[in-house]
Amino acid sequence: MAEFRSGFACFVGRPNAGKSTLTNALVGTKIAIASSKPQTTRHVVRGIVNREDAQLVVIDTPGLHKPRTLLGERLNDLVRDTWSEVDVIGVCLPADQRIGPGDTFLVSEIAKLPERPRLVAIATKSDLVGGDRMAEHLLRIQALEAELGIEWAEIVPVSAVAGQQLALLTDLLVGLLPPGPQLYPDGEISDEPEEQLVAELIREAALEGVRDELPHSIAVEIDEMGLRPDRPEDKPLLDVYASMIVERESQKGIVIGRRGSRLKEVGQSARHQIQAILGTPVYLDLKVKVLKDWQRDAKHLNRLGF
Ligand SMILES: Nc1nc2c(ncn2[C@@H]2O[C@H](COP(=O)(O)OP(=O)(O)OP(=O)(O)O)[C@@H](O)[C@H]2O)c(=O)[nH]1
Repeated sequence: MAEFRSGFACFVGRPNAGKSTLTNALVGTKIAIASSKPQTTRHVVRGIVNREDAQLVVIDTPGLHKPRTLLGERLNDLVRDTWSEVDVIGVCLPADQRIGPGDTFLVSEIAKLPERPRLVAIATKSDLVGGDRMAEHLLRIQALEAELGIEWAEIVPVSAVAGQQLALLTDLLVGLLPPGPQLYPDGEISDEPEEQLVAELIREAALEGVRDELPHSIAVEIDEMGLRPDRPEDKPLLDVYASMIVERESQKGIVIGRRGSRLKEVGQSARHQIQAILGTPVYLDLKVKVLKDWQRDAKHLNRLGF
């Protein structure tokens, strides 16, 4: 029998490259969230592929941005730390788009890591293009090796939407993991949601539509979260009390909107996202707080977990 393998992977790529859809297709949408984390990582687990011969843990990374504040710098450091800790990085390069500066920037940043994980180039959205275009795309991907001084362990076209080559991709990723035991024993995986993930989903919803006005100025803090006691087992309800934190009074108005209209929209959208990912109905209580210039203040950043 083949040796059991285990390890971490993350998917990177420009916005809209298909990372989330691919992750969901590989691990399923209802994610198993580990109640205890292995020592090896302090990052957010997005999902786990459990097989007889392997356990592949997919983790989340935020995108890399041009840093304008201390927060921006810390986020980028966090991304690089995450990249260095995983065994495999799947670089998503959508087949319906030309490889552009955004893609080469990302790959060249990965190339700079002192301890580089194995790299897999994933030509996503293969269902959107014909054979000729795909061939051209794959050649272009291969040319990045010489251009950027990297080596692809594999180059593979997939479609998460049409379900093409997903099993192959999982096999290839598993093949690049080191031999090792299950990182998350079955019994230790619970449905107890992680505050960090929920906070991130609320932040995403809050930024929807106001990215230009408040690019990085919103943080989210979970004040309290837990399954409501005394609910029947088949009707769980997750209570989430959260605060959105902005830097200035003037931003508070933007986030709350006319007569609270925006706050309501954000709450609804976040609630749907959390429900979709955790598979549990959610009661969400959202407040807005001003924490003056929090992005420039190390104490505030630490408190918010950056
Ligand atoms: N046709 C097709 N569309 C896809 C495929 N994968 C993703 N998409 C679509 O592409 C869009 C972006 O997909 P996401 O999975 O959200 O991309 P992402 O990389 O996570 O995007 P960000 O969160 O912005 O970084 C969505 O509209 C998806 O439905 C695919 O295999 N085929």
